[in-house]
Parts: sequence; C-alpha cells; structure tokens
Amino acid sequence: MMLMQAIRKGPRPRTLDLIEDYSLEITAKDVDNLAQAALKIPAGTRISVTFLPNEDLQARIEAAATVRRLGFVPVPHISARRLRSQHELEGFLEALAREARIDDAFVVAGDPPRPEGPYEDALAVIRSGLLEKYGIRHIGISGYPEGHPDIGPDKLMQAMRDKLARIEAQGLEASITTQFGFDAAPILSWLERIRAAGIHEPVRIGVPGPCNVGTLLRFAARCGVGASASVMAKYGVSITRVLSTAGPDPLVTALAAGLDPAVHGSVSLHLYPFGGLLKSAEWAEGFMSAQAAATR
Ligand SMILES: NC(=O)C1=CN([C@@H]2O[C@H](COP(=O)(O)OP(=O)(O)OC[C@H]3O[C@@H](n4cnc5c(N)ncnc54)[C@H](O)[C@@H]3O)[C@@H](O)[C@H]2O)C=CC1
Ligand SMILES: Nc1nc(=O)c2c([nH]1)NC[C@@H]1CN(c3ccc(C(=O)N[C@@H](CCC(=O)O)C(=O)O)cc3)CN21
Repeated sequence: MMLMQAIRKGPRPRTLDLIEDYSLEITAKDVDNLAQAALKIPAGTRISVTFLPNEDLQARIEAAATVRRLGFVPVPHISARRLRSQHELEGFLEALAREARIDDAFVVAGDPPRPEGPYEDALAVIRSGLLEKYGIRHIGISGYPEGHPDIGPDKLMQAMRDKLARIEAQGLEASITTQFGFDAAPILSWLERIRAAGIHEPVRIGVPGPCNVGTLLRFAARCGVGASASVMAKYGVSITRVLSTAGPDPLVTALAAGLDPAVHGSVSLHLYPFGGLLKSAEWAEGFMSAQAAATR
C-alpha cells in the first residue's frame, strides 16, 4: 500500500477514500449467497444484518455468525420498536455475543408506527446499558440527508445529538449510517450542516448497489425515500425504463467531486444490495480497482 502511494503519479482520488473500507448490508435470507460473494469482498468488511419483520431472531443470529465465520465484521441491526421485551433483547444480544462475537451494532427505531414493546426509540435501547453488557463497543445510528417522511428535521437533529451524547457518556464509539439516496447535493449539504453543528463521527453514506430500476423504485417507495423523475435522471436512469439496470457510479463520482475532508469529515460508502449481494460485491471490487488503476 505504501509503495503504491509512493509510485502513484496523480493525486489520490476522493472516489478511493469513499469506496475503500465500504460496508454492506444483508438480510438474514441473503446468508446463503454470502459464501459465494465472500470471494469478492475484502476481509474485515463490516456487514450489517437487517432486522426485518418477516425474519426471526434465530435467522438473524445465524446470519451474523456466518458473517463472522467468513472473516467479516457483523453489525446486527436492532430495531427498537420491534422488540417485544427486555428479555427478547437480552436473548438476542447474548446469542449474538456467543455465536458471532459481536462488538458492533446498529440501533434504529424501525418502521412500526408504535412500539411493540418497551423501547420507543433507538435512544431507549442505547440507554438500557445492555449493549455494552454483551460486549458491544461501537454503536451505529441512522442519518437522513433528505429528512424523514414522518419525523421533522429538528426532531431528527435533536435525536441524533441525544444518541451521540449518550453513546459517548457510556464510553462507546459511534458512527452514522445514512438512509440511501440518489442525489449527491443534499448529501453534501447535510454533511456540511452536521459538521458545522459539531457532529464529527464517521459517516457512511447509504447508496443502492446495482439493480434494475423497478427494484430501486420499489425500495425507495417502501423506505420513504424520494425518487422523482428529475432525481433519477441525475442518478443516470430514466424511470420509464424500469427493466434497465442502474448502478451508483454517477452518484459516487458526484459525491467524490464535491467532498472536502476539511468540511465534510470522515465519509465512506454503505452499499444496500437491492439487486443481490454478488452484484454489489462485484461492483465495489470493479469500481475500486478502476479508481486505483486510474491513478497509476
Ligand atoms: N436507516 C435505516 O437503515 C433504517 C431506517 N428505518 C427508519 O428509521 C426510522 C426512525 O428510526 P431512527 O432514525 O433510529 O429514529 P430514533 O429512534 O432516533 O427516533 C427519533 C424520534 O422519532 C420518533 N420516531 C421513531 N420512529 C418513528 C416512526 N416510525 N414514526 C414516527 N416517529 C418515529 C421517535 O419516537 C423519536 O422521537 C423508522 O421510522 C424507519 O423509517 C428503519 C429501518 C432501517
Ligand atoms: N424506512 C426504512 N425501513 C427499512 O427497513 C430500511 C430502510 N428504511 N432503509 C434501508 C434499509 C434497507 N432495508 C431492506 C428492506 C428489505 C430488504 C429485502 O430484501 N426485503 C425482502 C425482499 C422484498 C422485495 O424484493 O421487494 C425480503 O425478502 O425480506 C432489504 C433491505 C431495510 N432498511
């Protein structure tokens, strides 16, 4: 690595800063595809396991254990509103610690309009003190560069501050992973805003991996993410061609062009592989080597 830096002629491109150490997200069902995709994913990559309503705790635990076994860092999602009891949370954490040796987790409220148990929001899970009890040292929280359809901007900002303050007070590390988006401009201005507000934790920007446009629009609708025709055009796709495939190249290139570490801080990519894990892993591998080659 040091040798490569020394013989490189051009400056190091910002695209490399973004893609190196990228993270990935899988669902418990993706686990069967992970072994195959693993050959394309750098060892030590952080891989989140979502907390979806149609999967049980055991499937999520096995997925996290497989992530660890294959040489990656499992980042289980914990959806506060979907937890039915403290007992359920402790059982989940205990099994994750035993079977996946977790030291990292992402805590989010989750989509239910009302809590199914004792945890109203991510902060309630963080405050419980249970995460560190089971070995977690690093907590990821959400970020919304384009806002949230049901939570106002002031509330979102206050929630972010409260969660980060609490994580720090508990002696843990924090990072922020964003909801996916299609447009670089709001991402850059949100980064600028949070940095100016004194939030300096590392940020992982959520971007969809390559998939067909219909799938992209379906996930955007389901997750409350805006995908107007003009935004999709900037992303490099026509929404009338729902069967065509789109990748994050234009978005990542635009992000890299606008990023200034002095202003935007530590930023990397988080890939949501809506088109399948292997496709996303191959895209990241190809993009990374193309960026590295361009500078030699
Ligand atoms: N970014 C991601 O990867 C994921 C995001 N989500 C989204 O996360 C949202 C909120 O989670 P966090 O950002 O962790 O918020 P949070 O737990 O920090 O809560 C912030 C504030 O918003 C309220 N709130 C939380 N969820 C709400 C909801 N569904 N509807 C109305 N008010 C809500 C809370 O009571 C709290 O006052 C969920 O509603 C969901 O849309 C869900 C799963 C994954
Ligand atoms: N509001 C919100 N809720 C979420 O649950 C959520 C976000 N945002 N933002 C990004 C991530 C990505 N999420 C997801 C959700 C579902 C699948 C998934 O594969 N679901 C199906 C397939 C459904 C389909 O293809 O339409 C499954 O089988 O479970 C993947 C990632 C969860 N996350």
